Amino acid sequence: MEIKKLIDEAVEARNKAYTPYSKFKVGAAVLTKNNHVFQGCNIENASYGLTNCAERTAIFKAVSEGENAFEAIAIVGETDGPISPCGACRQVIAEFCDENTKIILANLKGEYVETTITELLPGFFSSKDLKK
Ligand SMILES: O=c1ccn([C@H]2C[C@H](O)[C@@H](CO)O2)c(=O)[nH]1
Ligand SMILES: [Zn+2]
Repeated sequence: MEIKKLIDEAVEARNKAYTPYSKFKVGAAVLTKNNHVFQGCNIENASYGLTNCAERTAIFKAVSEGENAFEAIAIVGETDGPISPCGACRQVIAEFCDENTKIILANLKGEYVETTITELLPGFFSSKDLKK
């Protein structure tokens, strides 16, 4: 699947964002190695800290359907430059994406950059740190 098509999936998902507090809508889409797409949006809460970001929604949807090997993930928001995922999402992305996973950060103007998890979160905590 083309990068632009995955961004379109993220843009579509963004329309479902539940953002009565920030009004800042974000969409995400993951492409699994089995060629399935899972969309996600941000879901806010009156208890603000319980908000789930769009990329975590998409990842959790995929994993809960038995798909945890990702080819690519696209994230889009109405930002000046490409959107920048929060620290919590970077750590969750690190759990399920390897160095080959394309992480695409986009905005509504059609601008995007392709990056990797080590660029986004150098030295991330991983399961190999749990082994002694
Ligand atoms: O990459 C990002 C950045 C922010 N948000 C959400 C969280 C919150 O609902 C709103 C404002 O921070 O945007 C995401 O979903 N993904
Ligand atoms: Zn986040």
